Amino acid sequence: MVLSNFFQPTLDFAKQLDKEDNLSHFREEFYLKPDSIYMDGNSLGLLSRRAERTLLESLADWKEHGIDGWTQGNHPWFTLSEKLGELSAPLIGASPDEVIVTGSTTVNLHQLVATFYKPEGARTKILADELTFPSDIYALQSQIRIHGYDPDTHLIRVKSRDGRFLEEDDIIEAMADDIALIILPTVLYRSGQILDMKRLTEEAHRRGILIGFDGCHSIGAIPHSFSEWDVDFAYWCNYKHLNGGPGGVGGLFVNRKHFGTNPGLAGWFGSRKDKQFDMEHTLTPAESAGAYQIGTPHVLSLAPLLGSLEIFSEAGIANIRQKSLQINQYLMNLIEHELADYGFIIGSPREDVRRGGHVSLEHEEAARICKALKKNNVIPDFRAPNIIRLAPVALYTSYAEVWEVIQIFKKIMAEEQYKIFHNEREVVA
Ligand SMILES: Cc1ncc(COP(=O)(O)O)c(C=O)c1O
Ligand SMILES: Nc1c(O)cccc1C(=O)C[C@H](N)C(=O)O
Repeated sequence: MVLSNFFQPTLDFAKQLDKEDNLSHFREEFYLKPDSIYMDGNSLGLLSRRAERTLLESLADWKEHGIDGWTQGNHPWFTLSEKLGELSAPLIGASPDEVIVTGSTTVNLHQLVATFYKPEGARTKILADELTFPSDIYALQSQIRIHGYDPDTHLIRVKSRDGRFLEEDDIIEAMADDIALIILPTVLYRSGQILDMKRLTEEAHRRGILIGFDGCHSIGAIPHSFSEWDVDFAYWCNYKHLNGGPGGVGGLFVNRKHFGTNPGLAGWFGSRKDKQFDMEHTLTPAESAGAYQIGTPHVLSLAPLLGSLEIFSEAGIANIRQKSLQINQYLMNLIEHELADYGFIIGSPREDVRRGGHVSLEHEEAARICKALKKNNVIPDFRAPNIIRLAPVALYTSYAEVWEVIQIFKKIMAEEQYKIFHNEREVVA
């Protein structure tokens, strides 16, 4: 159905969309609270029964096998990062050996920059953007310092024209002769804009520059073709759209053409599996993305992802994307129809190809509107100074819930319920 042609702002219409939703049965797999509506899966995805099961199975392996859990049991720990890499590979469009589940977003970024940032001659700078998540910027600044350069001169941040979006043309224009490496988000964490990764990679390579992407806000929400686009590397977390659990282990992709590049930050889990326990003082790195692991994986934070990725493999990322686009479009239609009088601005791209898995809503009272939503059992998140992010998640959000969220919004605005709160952010969201 093309929603823009058929949209109706009624609960009946929402229920009809739920009936037509061929992913709706996955909703039962998640722990949803009956009295609240969760719209924050873009920040922390919910627990599924399958993720819980694989975590409990891993605990049982520990109980049963002790040290032998590394090689025996339900999910042997020694190869779990590789196995999860294999299961994640279809989500990012890579071969299984190009992906490893290890570290965390920020740690993996450090690893990849330590590996691939090789300032030489006039090429000494890193190109990023001014809308990027702060942790990435801190990591890049520190890596630049380690190389003896000043981040003020060596970290170039492409400017946004409007504070919401980045123009690919502006990024390409900034790909100058002194840039050694480019780090960009796949999807911007505030506006949800998708960058044209294929085009940016082509343009970077045309100029002899390596390029890597932060996939935190896209993995599990949109399909990727990292191998086909020839992206050099990428890194992400598994706790947002992939529902791997708070602080869950992250992931990284290294294009196979770079296999054999020595890890910038080496550790024994980067060894070839058959050599690791030889305990030699000369590292023999794995001939795969596994080479970029550092130390012992956090097994109990890997385990839930096994169950979660099973769900993604059954649902299929193309189907997930299709529903995600439709339900986000539905949300935006409702916002325009029902909230037109209340001064909201949709701060996400309207075109499907440029929008990820969430919608960003701007309002000068956003912080306290968010608090009023929570008081009404709707869970969004707030990003200063004026953004409410709403993520209807393909696997567990219903159209009827989205309809209800907007009715609650409308009531909060009409009754000015938000005015009893301070317009300041909470600690986290
Ligand atoms: C785009 C992006 N990059 C980096 C991070 C940092 O991730 P972590 O704290 O897991 O290293 C986050 C989330 O916190 C993020 O959304
Ligand atoms: N990583 C987080 C954390 O450790 C605590 C609270 C929230 C987060 C997040 O992931 C925030 C998220 N990356 C964002 O887009 O704002």
